[in-house]
This record gives sequence, C-alpha cells and structure tokens, in this order.
Amino acid sequence: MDKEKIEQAVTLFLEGIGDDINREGIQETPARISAMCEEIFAGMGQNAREHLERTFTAQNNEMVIEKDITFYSLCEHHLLPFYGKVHIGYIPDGEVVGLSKLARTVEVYARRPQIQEQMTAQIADDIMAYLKPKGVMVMIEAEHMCMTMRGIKKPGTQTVTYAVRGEMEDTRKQDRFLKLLSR
Ligand SMILES: Nc1nc2c(ncn2[C@@H]2O[C@H](COP(=O)(O)OP(=O)(O)OP(=O)(O)O)[C@@H](O)[C@H]2O)c(=O)[nH]1
Ligand SMILES: [Zn+2]
Repeated sequence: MDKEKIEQAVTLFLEGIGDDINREGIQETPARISAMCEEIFAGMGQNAREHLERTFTAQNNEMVIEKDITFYSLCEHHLLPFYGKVHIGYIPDGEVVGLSKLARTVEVYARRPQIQEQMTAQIADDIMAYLKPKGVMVMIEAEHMCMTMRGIKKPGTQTVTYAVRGEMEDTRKQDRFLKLLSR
C-alpha cells in the first residue's frame, strides 16, 4: 500500500472540499487515514487459501452453520461503509475447518472496496475451492450507508444476498439452513 500517495490524496481532497489543511484538528488527518487504510483495506490482494486449507477429519458430514459473523466493508461506488452479518452453512465431505477460519475468510473479502453480491460469491467460491465441502450456502444481510446518509436516504433498508454451490443447490438443504438460522 502506498501510504504517501494516500496522504497526498487526502490532503488534496480536504483542500477540494474547501477546508484549511493547516487547521489544528485536521493537520494529522492525512496520516491518520493512511494508517487506517492498512486496516480497513487489509484484504486487498489476499485470498482465503491459507485459512481454509488447514482442515481436520471429522466423523460427521451434517451441515455446519456459522451465523451472525459481523463485518464492515466499503461499497466500491461511494467508499461508504456497508455492514451487517454473514451466515455460512456448509456440508462437509469428511473434512471440517477451524471455526475462526470462516470469519477470517469473511474478513479477506470485506476488507476491500466491494459490492455485496460479489463478496457473497467470493466467500462461497473460496470455501468450495479450498475446504472442498459437498456444498455451501453463504447469506449476507447488510445496511449500506450510501443508501442511508446520502442519495435515496432510506435508513433501515436491508440488502440480502446469497450464493449456493454444490449440494446446497438442493432447495430442501437451503430450507434446512434457513430454518437453523432462524432458531
Ligand atoms: N448491487 C449493488 N449496488 C450497490 C452496492 N453498494 C452500492 N450500490 C449501488 O450502486 C449504485 C450506484 O449508482 P449510480 O447511479 O452510478 O450512482 P449514484 O448517482 O451515486 O446513485 P444513487 O445512490 O442512486 O444516488 C447505487 O444504486 C447504490 O445504491 C452493492 O453492494 N451492490
Ligand atoms: Zn455506495
């Protein structure tokens, strides 16, 4: 990440909106933002292989559900936050993954400029590629600040997206996933 470039850009941006870049309160803002970018865009250029390839054998091939994984991302159109919950259900094929690794996979795809539909599909595709389960369903419920604090201004609107792969394309399995989620 080019921190110097980010600082220059933030300085220009603050000048652009007409603020005084020598004002005490914002003097350090370019440096603060470039430091923050390392955190909020930490998923740039990563994939989830390292998290999902360390699997354990388990004598149970019933669906595993990890729900309510909180995430914060930024919409790639306005760079405003969208945030909410990711729910993941997968059907193991003899192997399971450490539970934290599903949340780490979410972080890889949330921590970059995103659109919700794409993030949903990327999580599902990586789980299929590296964990190799029989099937997976990923569902994301989120609120987009570009829909609340600007533009159409509709607070409370939730965007729900999902992706299904493998045996989870079976609608009965999707029903089971949704039923277990709503418990
Ligand atoms: N499909 C999808 N759209 C998104 C996402 N995040 C933001 N958007 C939308 O991206 C669209 C960008 O539309 P544009 O017409 O190019 O930009 P705009 O004039 O700022 O749009 P308005 O928000 O309608 O004012 C808007 O409708 C946003 O609501 C996302 O994750 N998925
Ligand atoms: Zn947006």
